[in-house]
Amino acid sequence: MTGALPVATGRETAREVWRLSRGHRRQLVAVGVVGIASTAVGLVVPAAIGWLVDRVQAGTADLGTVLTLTAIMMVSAILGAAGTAVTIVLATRVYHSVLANLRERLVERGLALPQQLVEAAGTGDLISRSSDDVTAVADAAPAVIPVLTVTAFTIVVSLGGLAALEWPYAVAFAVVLPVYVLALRWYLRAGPAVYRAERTAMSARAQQLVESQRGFATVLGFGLGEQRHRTVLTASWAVAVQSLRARAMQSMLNGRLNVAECLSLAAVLVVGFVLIDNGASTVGGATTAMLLVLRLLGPVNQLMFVIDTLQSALASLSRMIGVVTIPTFAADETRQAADAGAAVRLQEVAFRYDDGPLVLDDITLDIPSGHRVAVVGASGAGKSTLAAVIAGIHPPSAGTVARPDSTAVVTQEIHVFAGTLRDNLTLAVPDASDHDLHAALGAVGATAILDLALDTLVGVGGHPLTDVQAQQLALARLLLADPELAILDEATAEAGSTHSGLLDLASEAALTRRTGLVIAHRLSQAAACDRIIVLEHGRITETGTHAELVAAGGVYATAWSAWQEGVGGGG
Ligand SMILES: Nc1ncnc2c1ncn2[C@@H]1O[C@H](COP(=O)(O)OP(=O)(O)OP(=O)(O)O)[C@@H](O)[C@H]1O
Repeated sequence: MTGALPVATGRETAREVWRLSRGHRRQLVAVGVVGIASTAVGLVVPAAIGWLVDRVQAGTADLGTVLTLTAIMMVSAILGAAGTAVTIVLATRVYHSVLANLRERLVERGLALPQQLVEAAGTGDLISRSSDDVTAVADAAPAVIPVLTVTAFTIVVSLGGLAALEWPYAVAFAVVLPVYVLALRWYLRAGPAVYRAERTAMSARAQQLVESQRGFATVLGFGLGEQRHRTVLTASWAVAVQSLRARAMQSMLNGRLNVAECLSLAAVLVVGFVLIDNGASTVGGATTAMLLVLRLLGPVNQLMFVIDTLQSALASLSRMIGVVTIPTFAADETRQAADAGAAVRLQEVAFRYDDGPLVLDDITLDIPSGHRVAVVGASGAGKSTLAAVIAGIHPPSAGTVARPDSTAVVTQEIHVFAGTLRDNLTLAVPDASDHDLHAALGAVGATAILDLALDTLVGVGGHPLTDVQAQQLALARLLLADPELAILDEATAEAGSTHSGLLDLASEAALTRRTGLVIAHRLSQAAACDRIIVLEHGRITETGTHAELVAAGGVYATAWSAWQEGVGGGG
């Protein structure tokens, strides 16, 4: 793992969230209108109590007044609560829609990221961003949304109410506000780093777990269980330490909040005393002011507490947006030659993994539309890398690559997804009929799979498929996707074996009527192609038809006679 995926800055995060909420502006206006109205209705209660205090003091309050006020307060409380509930529901809907949009874009972008970038960061990083981080942002909703919406509106409306009552009350509270602001600033300055460290530790733990699981066979084979256990333990301990640091910060915030709360109540009490003493306010007025401040303290304190969750959610959000805003491969796009239709054109292509040596060097290759080219070469010659560069999985380090828009690849690592056979096939074409699925399986000669019902569960825990069947399934999927260019970099099958024959038939079906690039692990595949190129140490050293290369007596001719001996021996 050499470099983590990028994390968006605050400005980038805000810009992206604003962009993602573009379709929800009307709902946002509704949140504002209903929020302000319901908070304003809530002002009736402190005003009514203050008015009642003055009537009681003046001795003019009777039972009728008290009952009327009580009824008014009850109605306003009910209206206020209903309005707040509607505000929260509306805001929550917007939040989740925006999050769903973001998640879709994250998956879309994550799947299209250059493989090198993901490998350099470690797959755990991407997995953690699309799982832990999405969960953190989604889980924050019930805590954050009610408080954020209520607090924002309560602060604005209550400060307005205090000012309308007697401006010194508003000033008294405003004077103490900096104490809250200072507490918040301290927290915001120290918090993100602590939460980021917590999330990074979680990513590292996820990475260690993924690696241990992926390399399960190696871990068992080399007796590395104890060592992996220790590595995961260390990573988990780092998460525990970072989580403790985050919780300690929260406790320190509590202390600062208590001081601010005490100061704001004292300030309004003192101002109330002075105003009453000078005849500028009544006891009822001071009561209303105290109630308004008390009403403010709750949401402000809650805001401070959810800032904890908010910080954590923001840290996760910036990590998600960091992936979403990774530029699409501009370099790759600029290197793309003009649209090649269904043809493939490589011009002086070079490729290296990270800072490693050149794996492909000066590759110029033309595959006309509908033609089939085989790539052969020794292990490590760069065949799979060339396939990946042509497929657009790796952008070239130099040169240009032009390929058809619709390109499908079957690689050596075939994954059978946990689900039904139908799920595995319709991945490529969601609306394919059962008839289409059967036809595709029939075309690749997957008779054993055809014997199974399409609802048969396969993949982890399902009906086991042999390697050959998994390969046939992948080729049937390619047939259904019907791409203009098919790139086959399949696993090797023993020369001359039944498997080899079956796979040759399946590949043949998959390549019919389209442009094809075959990484020919079986030379029987190469012989059936229009042209063959031989790759040695990342460079093309021979090119021609099968007959031409056999006649030339070079590397291909030697390999071909060895293969034929293998077929003879094996068959
Ligand atoms: N992800 C990677 N990171 C770094 N180096 C790599 C990576 N994948 C392949 N290589 C190196 O690139 C070179 C070419 O590998 P590649 O897999 O393309 O060869 P190949 O001809 O397909 O071999 P094989 O027939 O064994 O699959 C090798 O030296 C290999 O070690």
